[in-house]
Amino acid sequence: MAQTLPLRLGVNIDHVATLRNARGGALPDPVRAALVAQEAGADGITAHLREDRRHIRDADIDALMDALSIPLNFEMAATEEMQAIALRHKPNAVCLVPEKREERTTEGGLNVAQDENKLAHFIAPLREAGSRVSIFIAADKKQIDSAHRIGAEVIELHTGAYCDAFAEGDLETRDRELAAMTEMAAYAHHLGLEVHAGHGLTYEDVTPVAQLPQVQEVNIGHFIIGEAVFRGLGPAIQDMRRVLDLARP
Ligand SMILES: CC(=O)[C@@H](O)[C@H](O)COP(=O)(O)O
Ligand SMILES: NCC(=O)COP(=O)(O)O
Repeated sequence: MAQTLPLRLGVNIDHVATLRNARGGALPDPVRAALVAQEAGADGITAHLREDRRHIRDADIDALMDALSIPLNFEMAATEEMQAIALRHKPNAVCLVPEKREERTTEGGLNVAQDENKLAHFIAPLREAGSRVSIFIAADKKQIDSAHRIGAEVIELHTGAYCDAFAEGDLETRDRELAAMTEMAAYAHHLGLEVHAGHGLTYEDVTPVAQLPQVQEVNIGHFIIGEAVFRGLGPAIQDMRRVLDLARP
């Protein structure tokens, strides 16, 4: 039986910034949200500086780096502009994410296989600067092999299709997506990659993902920020922690 590893909870605060930006001005402050998350027991904070700055902005990253005592997982596209920002800040982790300007949210995993050489050169300075490089990726063997070859240390499995199928009651797709993640989490771990998972996870659908023994971190944002509207951010995070602990005692 596979050894079960500890499971960290990373809280993504992007959508506090979405709310702020809907109105302009400074409120609600994503850095305050990150500090509440830290206080509530989050093991890390995730923030995605999109190229179009639709939620997190450059100044948020500056302030998060100053304010946090838990690690920052800096999600970004593989562009020169973002690389320069990451090299200036040297966050604990840099997670490379595909971006389409017109998409509503991150639609799929990064196509590492298509750009292996370019990405290998892209991540080398980030690793030299001390950031752990993670690739946001589909549960696909070809992509995982490429992530391994370019020298990434971590993969984050995109759970979005699984979560959508779960919400829609499409059991066939849900089970197929979960089976692919189960197999690919074991495969990536066997290659020596650390395995994370995230996108669209909720209290209802997180348990089977948290029970994958190789998954060491889940990153959850949109749902937690939505729950916080009703119950407060600290309690919403503490409840997610309880669900994870029940799934993975
Ligand atoms: C990479 C990922 O899944 C999330 O961080 C997501 O990018 C959150 O922001 P969006 O909702 O803008 O996609
Ligand atoms: N990388 C996934 C993430 O950070 C959180 O995604 P979501 O829970 O906001 O969909």
